Amino acid sequence: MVSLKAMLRPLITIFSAAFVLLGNEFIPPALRSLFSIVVNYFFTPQFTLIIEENVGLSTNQIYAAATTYLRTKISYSSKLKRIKVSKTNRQEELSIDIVVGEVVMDHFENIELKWKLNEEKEEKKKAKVNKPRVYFTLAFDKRYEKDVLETYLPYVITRFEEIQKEEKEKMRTIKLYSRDYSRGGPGGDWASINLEHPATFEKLAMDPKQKRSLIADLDRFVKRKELYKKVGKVWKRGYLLYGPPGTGKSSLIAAIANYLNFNIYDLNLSGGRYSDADLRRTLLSTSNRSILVIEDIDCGAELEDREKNNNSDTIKFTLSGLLNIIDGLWSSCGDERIIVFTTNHKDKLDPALLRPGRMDVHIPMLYCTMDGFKLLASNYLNIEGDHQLYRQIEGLLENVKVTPAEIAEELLKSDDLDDSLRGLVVFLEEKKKT
Ligand SMILES: Nc1ncnc2c1ncn2[C@@H]1O[C@H](COP(=O)(O)OP(=O)(O)OP(=O)(O)O)[C@@H](O)[C@H]1O
Repeated sequence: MVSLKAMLRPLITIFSAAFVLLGNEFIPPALRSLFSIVVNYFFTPQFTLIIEENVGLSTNQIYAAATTYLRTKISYSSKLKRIKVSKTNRQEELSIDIVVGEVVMDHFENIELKWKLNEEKEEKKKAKVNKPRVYFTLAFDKRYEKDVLETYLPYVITRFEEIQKEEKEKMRTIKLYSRDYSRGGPGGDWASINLEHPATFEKLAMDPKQKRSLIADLDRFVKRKELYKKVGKVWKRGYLLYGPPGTGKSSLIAAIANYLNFNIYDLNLSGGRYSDADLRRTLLSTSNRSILVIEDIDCGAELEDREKNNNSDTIKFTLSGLLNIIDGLWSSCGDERIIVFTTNHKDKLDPALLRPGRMDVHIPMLYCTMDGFKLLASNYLNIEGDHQLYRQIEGLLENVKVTPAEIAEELLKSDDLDDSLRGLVVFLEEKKKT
């Protein structure tokens, strides 16, 4: 919508030209001063903010917010000559975006704001990827400078957060990111796929008390933005999952991601092709509302050994060094972050990792109990209540260390419920002998 002020501007320009032509001596002083007030009102100097895409290595939050916010300002009736349009097979609606060179007008209270996306092709001699610099300009009357900085931009960021939440709710697509070594060297960016893991807390066989307490802990964590801010703590939470292979550590991470609708960043340290600087860059490019997973950290000892090996110029950190990097980065730019470590051998861990405040919650993932088995039987065989073989299975589970993964495997071996359970009994009896 064009404001009254914008409509009257050409008229004032014509009057100004007429005044200049007539000369000051023909115009009464009172009319002159009235006219100068009017001119000032209509032609206050414009002020322009430059909003770059990145701040050093980090993404500029205002830029990201503007990109999303302006989508809501592009209406089909606007005067834009070009817009970007896209749709993935998971989206129900088209998504539209502003393109370089186009101007989007916005109105906030009585301020008229002019957004423009600009591109500056810059020779980046050192960089491997020659990506043009892209930035927004935001122009408005100079006298609104304070309002724009203190009220309008925070409003754009708040709207951005709301829109992001709404969009995530709509799409419910959770991404699983792994580091992509093919892009930009070993510290490279993340490559993602959609996480289609069906794990949920309901389907997970684990100690019911532990499960309830974890869910309550997650609920508390996501609600506590203000509290973390008030006490001056970084809004992050660390979980250590430990237990033998096949007890559901990966499934639990997927269940947490599905429950919170957080993306997962899987940082595989065992590849070992990164330096301190690479890691910093990689970690900086993870987003808020995400889970950083570092699996099998008992290989930390190996990392420490490699640190001592001066022949290697790529490995320059220890696990506790890595945690310091994470703490440092997240304290400056991270919000609503979860970090999950998994290990098969808690006893082998560097004590620095276990000290209070580092991993907030330690979660044991244990061999299968009768309760866990009943849940698996209900998931896999739809058995609700009791079965004649349950007493025998219970007796065996008390004496045999078997993982939920092994039980799940047995339960899948036949379509017939009784056959499956009989097969499981044989399997447990065999295991008991060994
Ligand atoms: N506690 C559990 N509840 C339900 N299913 C489970 C559980 N543990 C394992 N499973 C089943 O076994 C499969 C393998 O488990 P998962 O990969 O989560 O174990 P893990 O502890 O992460 O193993 P690893 O340490 O080898 O990575 C899962 O896909 C799931 O089908």
